[in-house]
Amino acid sequence: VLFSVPTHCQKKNESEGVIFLEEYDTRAKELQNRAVIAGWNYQTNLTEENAKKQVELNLEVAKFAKEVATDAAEYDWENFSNATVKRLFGMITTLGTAALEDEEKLEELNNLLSEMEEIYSTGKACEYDNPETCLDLNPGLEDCMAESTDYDRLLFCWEGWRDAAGRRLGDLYSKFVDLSNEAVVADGWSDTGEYWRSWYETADFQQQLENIYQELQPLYQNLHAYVRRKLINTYGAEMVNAEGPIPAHLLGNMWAQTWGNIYNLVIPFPNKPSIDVTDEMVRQGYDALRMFNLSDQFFREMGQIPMPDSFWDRTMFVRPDDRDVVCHASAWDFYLDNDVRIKMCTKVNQEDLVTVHHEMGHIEYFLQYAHQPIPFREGANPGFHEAVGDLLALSVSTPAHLNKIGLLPELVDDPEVDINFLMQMALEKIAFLPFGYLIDQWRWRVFDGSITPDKYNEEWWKLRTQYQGIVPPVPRNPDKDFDAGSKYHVPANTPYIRYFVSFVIQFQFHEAMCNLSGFAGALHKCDASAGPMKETAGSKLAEMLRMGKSQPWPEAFEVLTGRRDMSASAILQYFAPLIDWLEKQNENETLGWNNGWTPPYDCEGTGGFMCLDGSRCVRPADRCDGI
Ligand SMILES: CC(=O)N[C@@H](CC(=O)O)C(=O)NC[C@H](CC1(C(=O)N[C@@H](Cc2ccc(O)cc2)C(=O)O)CCCC1)C(=O)O
Ligand SMILES: [Zn+2]
Repeated sequence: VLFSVPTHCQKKNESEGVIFLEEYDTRAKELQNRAVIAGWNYQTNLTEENAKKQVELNLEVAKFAKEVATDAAEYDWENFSNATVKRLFGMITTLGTAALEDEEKLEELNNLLSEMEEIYSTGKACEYDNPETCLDLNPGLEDCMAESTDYDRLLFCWEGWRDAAGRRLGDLYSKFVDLSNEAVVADGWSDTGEYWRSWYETADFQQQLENIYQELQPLYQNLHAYVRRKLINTYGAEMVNAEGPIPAHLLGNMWAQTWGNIYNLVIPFPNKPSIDVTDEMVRQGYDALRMFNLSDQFFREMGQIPMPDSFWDRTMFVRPDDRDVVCHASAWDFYLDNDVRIKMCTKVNQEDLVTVHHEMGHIEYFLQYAHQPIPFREGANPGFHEAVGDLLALSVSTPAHLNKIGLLPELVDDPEVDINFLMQMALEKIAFLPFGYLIDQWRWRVFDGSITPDKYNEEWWKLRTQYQGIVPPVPRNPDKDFDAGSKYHVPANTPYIRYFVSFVIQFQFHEAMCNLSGFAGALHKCDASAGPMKETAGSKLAEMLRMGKSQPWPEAFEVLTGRRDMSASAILQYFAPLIDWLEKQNENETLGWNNGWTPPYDCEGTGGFMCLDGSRCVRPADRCDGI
């Protein structure tokens, strides 16, 4: 029998490749649409049935991705001449976690994700003296952290949430880590963290981040020292140490990630007219819809695309009272028919007004790049996607703009009001920087194996103290506590460094928009919509957003800013007046927190009880194991 000489597998050529991509795009759009619908249905109605359907669709997407990657390998795409066609082939042959061959393991991976999402979204903390009365994270526990100034009440909410969510997620999370790593290794990555960092297409990405963080650290230390002094005035010197880390539950937020809610405790010039608009919003009878309309109005004014009619019909504006939902705000791209939606349990306050702009920023990006092929319908890098809404909110948040839209009755041009305003902005933007930086420092090391499950919590708190200068108000139980799991993005597996990148580049975008709009004045006073050439600024922004991920992010960055690199210069310029003021305020303060101080701790006072051998205070939820 003659040998059947294998026909030399002639790789397919570029013009065939273009046809392949067109067919891919049509199929991918339709499948993505069905998968996003399943995700939306689950998150807006957390039932077992919807969880199953979402997992099914995710598996179908992974299967399709594998098929496409196999077919794409028949094309000689690395040698194609057209850069866009090559870029598209490179993207569709990158599988990430979809590379996991074993169907059962891929199903387990997806089941773990929906189970962690459900545990996080339904966690409750119940009163020590009345276990029937329980608080959800949103609104109950978040409001507690935002409004209470009672040390022990804050401690109940802080620890209750970690008992309810974090503690129940530790084992699931470590299983998830192993499966996620096994999957991406099949795609040629060393671990999940390396795959996530590849989206930035920046060789020295981690070094660039560290350099920027070092530039910003002095400003954070000054803010920390100033706030610590004010918290000593509120809680006393034995509860807050003048040279130590701050107890983590006193910063007005469940994760101490932004400190805007303690503005009233730290306000530099209390006798000046208020710049906080929450009361005025409530007084004027604002509701969620009006907040969304305000944001849509501003995007139009800045020359962006109005929200489509379907957005108003399909968005979830407030928490429904008849079913369990994921309250954590999010923006959704359905990839077909301009179907874009926000899901948010909106509260009427200034913080949520900023969040509405943040979410609508995602929607704008979805709309601007909707004409791109599917793989390009992403942010130029994930930080861009997070920056769009915050960028416009920087203009909206100025006292001048809030006055213009009737939310700030009194507008005075007074350097002390300026400092009050910059303090309010620093409590959001500067306080956030170490938090935004540390989450994925921890997670990248969990993924690369240098933090093992038995060290999850110990390493978490080492980073929280090292970067944020905070310390847990009660001793952590190394075997049971998993405090990283109490932060949405960890069980939801949403990468986080994108927010640190966003908080840096949004100020570079703001500086560019202000210059392009012809606004004359200091950066922190700039409302780009007040600039005589606001259309120029708006169209440059739109031009950048329309590019999506069609080119490496420096190309898009350059369109708006004229630069090709991230830089702390803009955020430092924005806060310059506050930096000088803080340095004067802190003349007699110790900057930093490395004296090893830990908060005193009255076990019984916090509803716990000591074990018989006096070993440690335990919650009613725990038992004195075997003692
Ligand atoms: C389908 C889907 O998931 N879509 C993605 C978007 C996409 O990928 O297309 C999405 O909507 N993700 C949700 C997430 C929600 C928020 C968040 O989690 N913020 C961070 C960090 C932060 C903190 C302060 C701040 O001012 C800005 C950001 C936190 O709160 O820790 C909640 C409040 C604001 C944004 C988001 O919008 O980024
Ligand atoms: Zn976002």
